[in-house]
This record gives sequence, structure tokens and C-alpha cells, in this order.
Amino acid sequence: MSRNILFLSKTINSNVRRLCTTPTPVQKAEKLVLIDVNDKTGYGTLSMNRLPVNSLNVELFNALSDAYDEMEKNKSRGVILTSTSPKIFSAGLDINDLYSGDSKSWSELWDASQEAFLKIYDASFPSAAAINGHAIGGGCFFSMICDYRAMVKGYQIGLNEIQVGIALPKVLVMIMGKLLPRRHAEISLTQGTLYSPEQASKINLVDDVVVDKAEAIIKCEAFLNKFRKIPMDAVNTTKRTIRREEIDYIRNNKQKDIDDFVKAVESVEAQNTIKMYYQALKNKK
Ligand SMILES: CCCCC/C=C\C/C=C\C/C=C/C(=O)SCCNC(=O)CCNC(=O)[C@H](O)C(C)(C)COP(=O)(O)OP(=O)(O)OC[C@H]1O[C@@H](n2cnc3c(N)ncnc32)[C@H](O)[C@@H]1OP(=O)(O)O
Repeated sequence: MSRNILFLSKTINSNVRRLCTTPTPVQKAEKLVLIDVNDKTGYGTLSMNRLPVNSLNVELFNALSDAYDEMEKNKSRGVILTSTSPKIFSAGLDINDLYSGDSKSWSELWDASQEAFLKIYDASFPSAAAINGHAIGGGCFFSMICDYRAMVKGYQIGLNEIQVGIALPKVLVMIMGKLLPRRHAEISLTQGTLYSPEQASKINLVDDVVVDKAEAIIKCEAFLNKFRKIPMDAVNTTKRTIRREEIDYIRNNKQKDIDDFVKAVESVEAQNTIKMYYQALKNKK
């Protein structure tokens, strides 16, 4: 059974295509999240596919939410979150949107990010991130809300929002504060530190360092396998107890959280920094 070739199957929605093993090959579809369900294990591999860098915009957030809905509907046993790029998991929020947006578009962006966050963080199955390249800003955050992270050597990971001029949104602070030892969380959040996978593994930011994507997927599958003999209701009740604070915060303060994000992005200081950051990125070559 070939799992590497894209096959035609019914379109789930405008941005998500399920990959399955029905024998009708078609050319690669330009969907923002590709779904490949392994019929043997029941695990779905979700590959972000907004090339070149999987920068997160409303459409990619919505595609992730839709993909998770599909996994819930199909009673998935687990998800492996990865990317189709050979060297980038995700470069975080789309700088173009931060640079050229307005309060309406930033509200929509954050609204969509909250939805995707809740789908992943409160899913009824475990998620494992196969971090096959750089995971920066929002890209790092989306790996952090999975239950497990394996990262390929040679890339960088971290929450660098502060360097882009954005005050850290509350949920990012809450989750970083729980994942990393306190001192590392504080330094990382206030300095926007980017880490090698080896450094990240020493501070709990990643669980395993691997040599390539194939090994990352194997590690993710091994992690998901650990849940096969445990009743999922018990796992989910326990997980929700652990994660309740962040989930309740977003559910009960949705609009305030959006307003806080818009305020952070539209401040003169943030806009000046975003502008410089954007220009530096464009002048890199
Ligand atoms: C309550 C719910 C919470 C949920 C919240 C979810 C997420 C948000 C969380 C917090 C706020 C997040 C903020 C951010 O994420 S800010 C963005 C942070 N990201 C970065 O700083 C990454 C910047 N990019 C890089 O460092 C490099 O590009 C790279 C990723 C290391 C790759 O380097 P490489 O040399 O391989 O490629 P290029 O640099 O040439 O890039 C190729 C191409 O892509 C463009 N690009 C890169 N990054 C972005 C980006 N983030 N957005 C848009 N475009 C990007 C780059 O400009 C090049 O374009 P070109 O046209 O020149 O080819």
C-alpha cells in the first residue's frame, strides 16, 4: 500500500483533501492541509501545505480546524501534525498579514487561530508533532499544543514574537510557562529565543531529536501507540483536567483575547518593528 502518492478522493471542504488508498491517482492538489489516514493504525497524518513556509493565515487556520473536525468525525486514534515543506514546519503568523492588515483583518486572524487552537488542544485523540523543519512563532506554538514533539536536527524552534514586536498573547505565556522550567520560560518569552532541537530537548520544548522526517514519524507513531491499550475516555478526562485553565480562558474570554491581540499588533511600536522585520525578511537575499 503506497502512502506517499496523492490519490483522488472526495473533497472534504474547500481547503482540505483526504489522502487515501483508492487507486485513482491525480496530480497533486493545492490544498492547505493534506490528510493521509493510515488504515492499519487509524492515525491521520495532517501535513500543512501552504508553501513556501506554511505561514499561518486565516485560510490555513481554518484548514487545520476543518482537518481536525474530519478526524473527530472519523473517530481518529491519533494525529501526526507535520508539513510538506522539506525544511519548514511553519514560519509562524503570516508577516504580510501583520504588516498590511487592519483591526478587522487582525480580529479575523486571531478568531481563526483560537478555533484551530481549541480543536487541537481539546481534541478527543492525541496529537504528535513531527517537526520536520523550522518551527517559529506560531509554528512553534502549534507544535507545543500537541501531546508530543519529535524534531529533526539542523533547524530552529522558539516563540520569537517579542522580536517581531508583539507582546506575547496570554495563552502562549500560560502554555510555555507549563511546558518549560520557569526560568527558561521567562527568558525564552521575553527574549524571543530560538533553539536548536538539542537545546530545545534540554528544556522540554521538544521530546525527541531525530535525524530526518521518517524517524520523526516513527517516533510520533510510537508515542501514539502508547494510548492503544488505555481507555480514551479516561485519558481525555485527565487531559482536560490538565488543560482546563487555557481552554476555559479562551472559551470564556474569546472577544477580550481577540481585542488584546489586535491592541498588541496595532500599537505604533509593534507596527514599526513589524515593518522593519518585514523589510529585513524581504531584503535577505
Ligand atoms: C489563542 C490562540 C492562540 C493561537 C495562536 C497561534 C499562533 C500565533 C501565536 C502567536 C503570535 C505569533 C506571531 C508570529 O508567529 S510572528 C512570525 C514569526 N516568524 C518568524 O519570525 C519567521 C520569519 N522567517 C524566517 O525566519 C525564515 O523565513 C525561515 C522560516 C527560517 C526560512 O528561511 P529560508 O531562508 O529558508 O527562507 P526565506 O527567509 O527566504 O523565506 C522564504 C519566503 O517566505 C517568506 N516568509 C518567511 N517567513 C514568513 C512569514 N512568517 N510570513 C510570511 N512570509 C514569510 C519570506 O519573506 C520569503 O518570501 P520571498 O517572497 O522573499 O520569497
